[in-house]
Amino acid sequence: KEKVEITKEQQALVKVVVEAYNRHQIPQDVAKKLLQDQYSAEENFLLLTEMATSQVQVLVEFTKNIPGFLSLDREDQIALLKGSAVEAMFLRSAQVFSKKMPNGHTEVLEERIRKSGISEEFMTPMFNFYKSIGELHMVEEEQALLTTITILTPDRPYVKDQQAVERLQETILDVLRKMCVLQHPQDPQYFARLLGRLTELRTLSHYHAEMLTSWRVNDHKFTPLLCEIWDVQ
Ligand SMILES: O=C(NC1CCCCC1)[C@H](C1CCCCC1)n1c(-c2ccc(-c3ccccc3)s2)nc2ccccc21
Repeated sequence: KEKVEITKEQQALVKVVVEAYNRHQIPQDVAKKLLQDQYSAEENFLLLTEMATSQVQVLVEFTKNIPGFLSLDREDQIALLKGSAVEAMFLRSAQVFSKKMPNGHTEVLEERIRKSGISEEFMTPMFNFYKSIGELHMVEEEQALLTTITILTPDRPYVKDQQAVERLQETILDVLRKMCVLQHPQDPQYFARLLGRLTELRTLSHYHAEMLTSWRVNDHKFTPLLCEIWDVQ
C-alpha cells in the first residue's frame, strides 16, 4: 500500500490557490436573492448577466494566483480564460446550488431557476450536473483545485504552448489526486469521479449560447465582455 503524502511545496501551492479561490468569490448572495423573490424572465436575465460579468472579473483575479499562470504566454492566458469562463460559471453555480441550506430552501431555489426563463430542454442536464456535483460533498480545497484544473485545460481553442499548460495542470492534478486519497480513503475511485464531472461540465457548457438565446425575453442584451466570453451576438 503506497504511502501517499503531500510535500511541503504542494501544501504551500494548495494554500495559495484555496486562499485566492475564497478571496475571489462573488458574493454568495445570488442564491439569497433568488430565494427572496420570484423575478421576471427579464430580471433574471439581467441578474445572470450581472453575475456572469462579475464572475469573469473574479476569475481573472483568481488566475493571477495560480502558480505559473502569469509565466504563460500572454495570449495563451487569454485563451485559457476565454475557454474556461463558462465552465467555471457552471461549476460555481453547481457549488452554490449544492451548499447546505435550511430545509426546503434548495427546492425553492431549484423552482426559481426552473422558472427563470431558461428553456425547459436544458433543465435536466443542468440539474443532473448540479446534483452530481452535490453528491461529491467536495471540501473547499477540492472545489478550488477542480476549478484550477478546468482553467488549465491545455486543449482550449487558440492555445499555442499546450505543453506549458499541461505541465501546470499536471502539478495541480498530482496534488488533487493525493488529497482525494487522503480525504476519501474509503473511496479509491473518488479522484476519478471528480475528474469525470469535468467531462459532464464540458458537455453542459456546450449548450450555453443556446440557453442564452432561447431565454424567454424579447431583447437579449449582452455586455461586450459577455459577447466575448459567451460567443453570442
Ligand atoms: O446567477 C447565476 N449563476 C451565478 C453565475 C456566476 C457564479 C455564481 C452563480 C444563475 C442564476 C439562475 C437563475 C436566473 C438568474 C441567474 N444560476 C445558475 C445558472 C443557470 C444557467 C446559467 C448560464 C450561465 C452561462 C450561460 C448560460 C446559462 S448560470 N445556476 C445556479 C445555481 C444556483 C444559483 C444561481 C444559479
